[in-house]
Amino acid sequence: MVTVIIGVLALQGDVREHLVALAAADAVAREVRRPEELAEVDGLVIPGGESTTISKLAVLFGLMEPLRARVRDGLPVYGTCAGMIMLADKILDPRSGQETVGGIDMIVRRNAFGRQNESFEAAVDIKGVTGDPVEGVFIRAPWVESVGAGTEVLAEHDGHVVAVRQGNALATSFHPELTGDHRVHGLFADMVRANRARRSL
Ligand SMILES: NC(=O)CC[C@H](N)C(=O)O
Repeated sequence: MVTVIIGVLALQGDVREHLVALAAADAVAREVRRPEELAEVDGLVIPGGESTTISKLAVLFGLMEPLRARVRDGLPVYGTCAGMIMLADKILDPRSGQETVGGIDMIVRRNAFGRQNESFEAAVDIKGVTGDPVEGVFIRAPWVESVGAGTEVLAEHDGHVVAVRQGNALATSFHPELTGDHRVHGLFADMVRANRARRSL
């Protein structure tokens, strides 16, 4: 198997849980806080946490533009919850000063499930993940309000889109890193490995 380095954007949020899940998916996992560290990874996870804080810290650390450039250039990325919000081309209700990296043609509504139910778990069937449904942990989770033509819907919960993929960018409203089931991280690590293999042809 090709060895790939997958970074976790380590500004705020559940970084450690993603590092563990990525290692379980046979990737070399590293924290990313600086542009030089971003330059070295084959893929990147943007964790769950608080998207406004992650956005502001990314600007402060000089990472926002390098992140946009690498994602535009096809870097495989996976965002969970706040990370999904960071990957949205558009947020329905941004806080002031909240920017996104973008990369997925979708409109995301922040805290969408939160108003109904702060936090819950539900079984989610994800396209591309074989076997039993994944245990979806939703914590003040966003949902995807609408997607563009190039964005594939991978999962829905309660009639709302909760997992999507566009090219090398993957996003889920929920947190597979909190469950001990590493299949979604496995799917992402496979995307990173496939991209590496393509690039070295
Ligand atoms: N668990 C999460 O990542 C919550 C996301 C948070 N509600 C936000 O808007 O950023």
